[in-house]
Amino acid sequence: MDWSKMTFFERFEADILSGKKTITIRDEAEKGYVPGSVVQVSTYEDDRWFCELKILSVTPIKFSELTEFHAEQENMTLPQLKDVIQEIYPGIESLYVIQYQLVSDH
Ligand SMILES: CC(=O)Nc1ccn([C@@H]2O[C@H](CO)[C@@H](O)[C@H]2O)c(=O)n1
Repeated sequence: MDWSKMTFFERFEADILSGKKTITIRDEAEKGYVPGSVVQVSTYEDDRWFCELKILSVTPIKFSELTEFHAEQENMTLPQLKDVIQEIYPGIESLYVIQYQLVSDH
């Protein structure tokens, strides 16, 4: 795993660049991002670079503990966020909230 790179589904690019989406929620496989480090961000679909993000924190969270506050930071409602996560990580209870800040974009 290259911890200086992160991918997002293309449909979230605009929300990340506008600062409306300030966290991502990932599974065990992505818990190794280092707070304080800067990662190169590209689209999952075609590996197109679109910005740099500074990792602020990586915090364990159970799927069942997700709240409106997490949803707000994803620019979604809580039911929408739960649907998205169930789609990407079906049946996974142990997740990680990765908080980030936009450093630079194109
Ligand atoms: C492409 C890839 O490798 N994996 C993921 C995994 C998650 N996410 C987004 O994080 C939030 C909560 O999971 C939601 O906004 C998700 O859509 C993403 O964009 N890409």
